[in-house]
Amino acid sequence: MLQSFLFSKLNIIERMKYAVYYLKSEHSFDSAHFLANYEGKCRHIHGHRWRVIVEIMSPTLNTDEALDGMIVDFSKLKKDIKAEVDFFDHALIIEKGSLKPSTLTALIDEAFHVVEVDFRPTAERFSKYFYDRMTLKGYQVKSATVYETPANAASYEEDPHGTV
Ligand SMILES: Nc1nc2c(c(=O)[nH]1)N=C([C@H](O)[C@H](O)COP(=O)(O)OP(=O)(O)OP(=O)(O)O)CN2
Ligand SMILES: [Zn+2]
Repeated sequence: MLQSFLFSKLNIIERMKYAVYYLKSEHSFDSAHFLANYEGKCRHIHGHRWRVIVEIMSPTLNTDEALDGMIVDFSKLKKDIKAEVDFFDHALIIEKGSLKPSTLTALIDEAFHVVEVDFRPTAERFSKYFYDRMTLKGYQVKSATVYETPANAASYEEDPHGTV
């Protein structure tokens, strides 16, 4: 009797060790890009409505009055994602070094909103980019997912199997 009671208590404690809460929010941005050296239509400048979904996690919840029972207020998480995403809104995203300097200068001279990135602007690279940005903001990020089209998405996670 006592043995089975202790066993069930230990079982609960063991399960709680791995218990974690998740929170997810998203924001979208519209921008143009192209994939340099791509063999196909994506080598041309084209646009997407990029959808960015960030999932954060925490083993505990706040206990302060206003935030009681929350990892973080959804409105804060949403605002923080929006701030990152808005940087690219209505921009022409260009991988550094992928255009002739004279072309880049001409675009900038036209006062277009040009954003240069030091990675190939694929959904995969953007998922890591947003994962890193949200981590820098202090979130414990589980994953970042970027939809390039309604049917195509990439996600980035670190240690998805919990080996670290
Ligand atoms: N693994 C990846 N593959 C591709 C990426 C990417 O980010 N990761 N990106 C592209 C292009 O940017 C392109 O916009 C995607 O085009 P496509 O798959 O053709 O999507 P559409 O829905 O526009 O396709 P339709 O055939 O026009 O319906 C390519 N690959
Ligand atoms: Zn594209």
